[in-house]
Amino acid sequence: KPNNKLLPPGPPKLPLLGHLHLLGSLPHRSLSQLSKKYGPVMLLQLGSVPTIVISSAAAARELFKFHDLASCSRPRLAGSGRLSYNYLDISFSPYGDHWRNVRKICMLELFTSRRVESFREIREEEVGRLLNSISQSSSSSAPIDLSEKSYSLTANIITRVAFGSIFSGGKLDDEHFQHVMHSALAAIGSFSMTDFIPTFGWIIDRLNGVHGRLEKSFAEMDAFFQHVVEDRINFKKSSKKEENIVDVLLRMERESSESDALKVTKDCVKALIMDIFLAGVETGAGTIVWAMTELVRNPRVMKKLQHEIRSCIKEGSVKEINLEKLEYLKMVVKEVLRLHPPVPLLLPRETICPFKLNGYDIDPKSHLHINVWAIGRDPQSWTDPEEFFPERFIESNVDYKGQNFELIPFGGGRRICPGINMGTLTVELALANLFLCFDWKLPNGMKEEDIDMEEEVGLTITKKSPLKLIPSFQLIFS
Ligand code: HEM
Repeated sequence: KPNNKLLPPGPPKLPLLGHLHLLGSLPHRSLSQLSKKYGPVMLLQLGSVPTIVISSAAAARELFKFHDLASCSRPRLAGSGRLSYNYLDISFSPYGDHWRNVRKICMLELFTSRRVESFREIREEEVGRLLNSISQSSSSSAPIDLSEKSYSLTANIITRVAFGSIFSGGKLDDEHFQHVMHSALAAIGSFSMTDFIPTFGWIIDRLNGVHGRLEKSFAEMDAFFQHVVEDRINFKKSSKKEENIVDVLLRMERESSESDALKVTKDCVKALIMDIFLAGVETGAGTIVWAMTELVRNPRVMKKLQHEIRSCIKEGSVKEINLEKLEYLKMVVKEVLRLHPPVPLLLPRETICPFKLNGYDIDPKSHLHINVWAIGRDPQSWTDPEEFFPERFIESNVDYKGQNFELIPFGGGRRICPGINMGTLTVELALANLFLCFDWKLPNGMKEEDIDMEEEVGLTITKKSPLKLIPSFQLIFS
């Protein structure tokens, strides 16, 4: 009986809006503040949608260990529906046969260690191109826009992995593509009114331009993906070359028949490409930028990291095979992902059936967010949580693979990010080389404490103002 239910606590709400007005422009921060008052399992009413917010490692642990299946669907939202060709992808597809099949096939075809290893050369070459472009500009001693450089790096890697080529000659140029993808992520990351106030929310979204921006981004990305898919179909593949992701997806399309559990269509292929771009580019680039930002703010850590890299690596550049040796680098990356998880609330989940969490009743059809940003800064889990201190991971087994619930920047359970290895290899390789080959300093007398740490939020949190640093050349590399 409803009366016997013990619902999670939450703040007082307004008619119609519920708690929507409390989200503010940086929801991970507002929700973290609210959880200090209302606890690690809160119930908010976002317009018409009951929304659970989890903000502690213990509650996340209970959810992933005991209620993963009951909470692993995704809500149907206007933005994610559009960008996923009506939920034909992995990320936004609700729990069910389609998601299970498409995820299973992609895990076998795209995310195995063999496949990730097969793209090693691409990652190494692209990091090499980044170093060359920095060394060319470093002679002028003008600051380098590392936000832009990191973005080009991850976009080029994902583009080559997916399509076998880089942007040049494509329909969208580099900068414009970045803009289109960023606005797509911003559109799906914002709490759009259409989803929460069914009666008139869509009018607000039309008036404030959310709807128009989403439609424009979708149309441009769709046209681009259509172009590359057609290109690949017409392309006579040389047998020696490793298949790229589009080849694999098109092979899946050719091999699947109507009777298969998963019928792969052209829209499904495009939805999966969209996923890989939206999931793989900004997350990696953002992590590199936050890492560089924290390192210039913490010269002690930067020096120690450089010392490790320069004493372990005797060649002109770091290769992936060398990364294993760089233990401090791995701690630095963990610390960056703790303080700056690129997807601060993970992707929204939707509950499938009722269950109890932390003693409270959770209803089916509730949206559920796990605030990994708050969990990463929770003093219950971390000593001096606001301090950037990679040494906290010495002699600790805590890792981000989804088993240590105080550090879950890639999520956990059935929906855990399948791109963990691809993402972390790119970040580690880029950082190792950036610090092997260059020393970095702030422009014209700027001090560490002057660095602007302001965040911009979409589906990912990125550094709002670009990070500009001056490199000085350390090593000659080929
Ligand atoms: C530093 C890099 C990355 C971070 C921090 C990251 C983080 C995440 C997070 C937090 C989720 C949601 C998990 C959840 O809801 O529980 C996710 C899902 C996903 N990620 Fe990543 N990701 C990264 C890189 C990548 C890359 C490189 C790819 C692909 C090439 C990728 C593909 C995906 C996909 C397909 C999903 C959806 C999984 C599902 O819903 O079943 N990610 N990622």
